Amino acid sequence: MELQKLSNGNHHDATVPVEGGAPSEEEEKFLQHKDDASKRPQFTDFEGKTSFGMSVFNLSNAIMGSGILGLSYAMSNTGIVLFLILLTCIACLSCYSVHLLLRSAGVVGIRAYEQLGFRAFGHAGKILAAVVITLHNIGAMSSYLFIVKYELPLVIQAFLSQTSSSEDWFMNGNYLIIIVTAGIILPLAMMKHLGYLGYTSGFSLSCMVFFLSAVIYKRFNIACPLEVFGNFSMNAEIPEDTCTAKFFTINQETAYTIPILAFAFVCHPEVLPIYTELSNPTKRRMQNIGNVSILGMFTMYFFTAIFGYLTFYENTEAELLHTYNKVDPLDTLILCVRLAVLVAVTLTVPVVLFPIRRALLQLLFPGKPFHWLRHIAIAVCLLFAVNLLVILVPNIRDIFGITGATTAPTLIFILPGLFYIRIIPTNQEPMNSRPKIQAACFTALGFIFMTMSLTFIALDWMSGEKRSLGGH
Ligand SMILES: NC(=O)C[C@H](N)C(=O)O
Repeated sequence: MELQKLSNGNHHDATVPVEGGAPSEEEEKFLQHKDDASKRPQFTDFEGKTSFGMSVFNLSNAIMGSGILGLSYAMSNTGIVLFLILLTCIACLSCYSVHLLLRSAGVVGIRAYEQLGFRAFGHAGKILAAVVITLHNIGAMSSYLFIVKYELPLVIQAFLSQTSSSEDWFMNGNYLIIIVTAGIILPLAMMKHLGYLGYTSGFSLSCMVFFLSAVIYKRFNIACPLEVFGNFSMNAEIPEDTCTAKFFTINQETAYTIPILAFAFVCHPEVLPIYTELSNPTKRRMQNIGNVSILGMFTMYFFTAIFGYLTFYENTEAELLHTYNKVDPLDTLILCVRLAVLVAVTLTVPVVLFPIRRALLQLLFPGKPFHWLRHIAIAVCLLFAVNLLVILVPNIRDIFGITGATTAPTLIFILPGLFYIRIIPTNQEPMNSRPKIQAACFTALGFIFMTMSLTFIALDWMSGEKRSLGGH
């Protein structure tokens, strides 16, 4: 009944049902402004002050994460042209998905992924959205802390000019992630608004630009075939095409390309929180923020992938940093690059934490006003749980493989498409209208990607060759 009214109702209708019966304060304010809303979508759920530029930094930082490290590997399994086609497709689909979310949020009047879930499918929809966001973002946060756990001791070791690890506490990844969490991540996660993280996001992005510059520089500096550091080097039986770039190739690992790319472009849980804090918020402005960020990251992803691939060709590993490590673990530039990547992913953790906290607040304390204790306690619990996960589970990468193959397509394709179909009133856009049919195809594409990825992972596992999913 409630859903019926929602999907058929007009969004200017003051009887639009709200969660829990009575309208919450923020929804009441929105309804009072329904006359303005007839002119253009007007949000009063929160009055944001974050500028366009800061929002671009935050969204770009949310997009850019460990996913970037798996792209050269993806390119080595598809060839340059197929990779570029797939990268372009996923980037465009990602922009379209942002459009679907923004349109739906404009109708609902509250810029929260979970609220869209509620409007579309009632409580089940809200819980589904919150659970998927929580699982995905915990996966992303863990993958970032995994990088810290395994890379930071190696960086410290190299700065101390040691070639083997020692028993010292500062070489122990577990202690190091606790220190980094308590000293850097937690204070940032305690910020009241995501907008305040714009500066650290800008810094994180500049670290990634440095990473890209080094990848480009190294392309002209490392000879192929690789002179592997340490006890053995490539012998004379190097296959002829080891150092030739492929434009188009398909092999068993090509199947991992879509999950790797989909994961690399996920930023959708962060889109609505960033929209909420945007000053002068209009759909167009926020869509532009999405487009600029996705285009910027598309460019960075492409250049990182191609220069990484053109350095190592067939030898590119699932994690680009490891491949550099094989050449010369003590190279100062590569050391600085690894440090820069560490800083970048560390500064991304708080940005990715915000949507989980929002999802949990919506689930556990709906309609409650902001409270510092809740705000901080949730951040502490989340970081504690993620630290525990990263410390206790030795091989978490396969778990990420599954979550990456399921939650990433769900967040980008399936949920935005379904929400759009259910939320946009049928008297504005009938079910057989072009936008709704497009949204339905988009959802179907998400299911196809998910099934494909899971099938290939299952086949891979059954054949006994466990492989990790690139950036996860
Ligand atoms: N924000 C995320 O969920 C993942 C991010 N796109 C990454 O590449 O790491």
